[in-house]
Amino acid sequence: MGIQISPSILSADFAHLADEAAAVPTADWLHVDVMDGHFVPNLTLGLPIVESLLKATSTPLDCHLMIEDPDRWAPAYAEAGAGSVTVHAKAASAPVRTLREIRRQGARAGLALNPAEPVEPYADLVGEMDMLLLMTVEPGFGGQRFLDLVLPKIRRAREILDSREASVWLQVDGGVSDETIERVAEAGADVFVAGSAVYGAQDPASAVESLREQARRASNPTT
Ligand SMILES: O=C(CO)[C@@H](O)[C@H](O)COP(=O)(O)O
Repeated sequence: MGIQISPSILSADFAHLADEAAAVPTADWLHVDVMDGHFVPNLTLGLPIVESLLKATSTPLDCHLMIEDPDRWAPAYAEAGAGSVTVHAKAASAPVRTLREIRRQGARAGLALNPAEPVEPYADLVGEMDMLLLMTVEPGFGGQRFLDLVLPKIRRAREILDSREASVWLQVDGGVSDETIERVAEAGADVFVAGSAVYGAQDPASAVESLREQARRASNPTT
């Protein structure tokens, strides 16, 4: 699939979400941060807004659930039509069942790990997921500084996925920008969430293309 860019609407203008989606026509995904004020100390949006967004854009939605009890709620996002639904390993009490249910409802299933959570305990779950999301900030807010300490884990995750020949995308989320994307791509990530670097730019569409180009060059330095 190659490099993919998923602009996070957390940094967009929530009063004009349809326009904000239209502002990034070449994005591969729109990253939708669902936060419940419990799993993370911030409250954003839920299923009704996702349903409205699905009607307003043809860009597939990459829903990142930062909520308690994702086992209960995740399948509904998949059923509504999200292209990808990601749950946090720490929040899910039955991650295998939930990932299977997301797939059964027709979406790609993602598992997310916070910066301090190791990847090794989840190595045997790679067959159950379509995407592994490694947070490169503590979840909850946009505009935070990228945590370099996650880079070795990104490399480790890439090794695990490659050694198992798993066609699982490796997504990174938090602090991805022109300054950081090259080293994240070199470490082996292939799906990049970027909020402030896209929606804080004068021209969000160009920002998407600039990030994509830098990641492409860094992941394939001979081209
Ligand atoms: O999930 C989150 C934050 O919890 C992210 O999706 C942020 O929205 C990314 O924003 P930037 O760090 O790129 O500004």
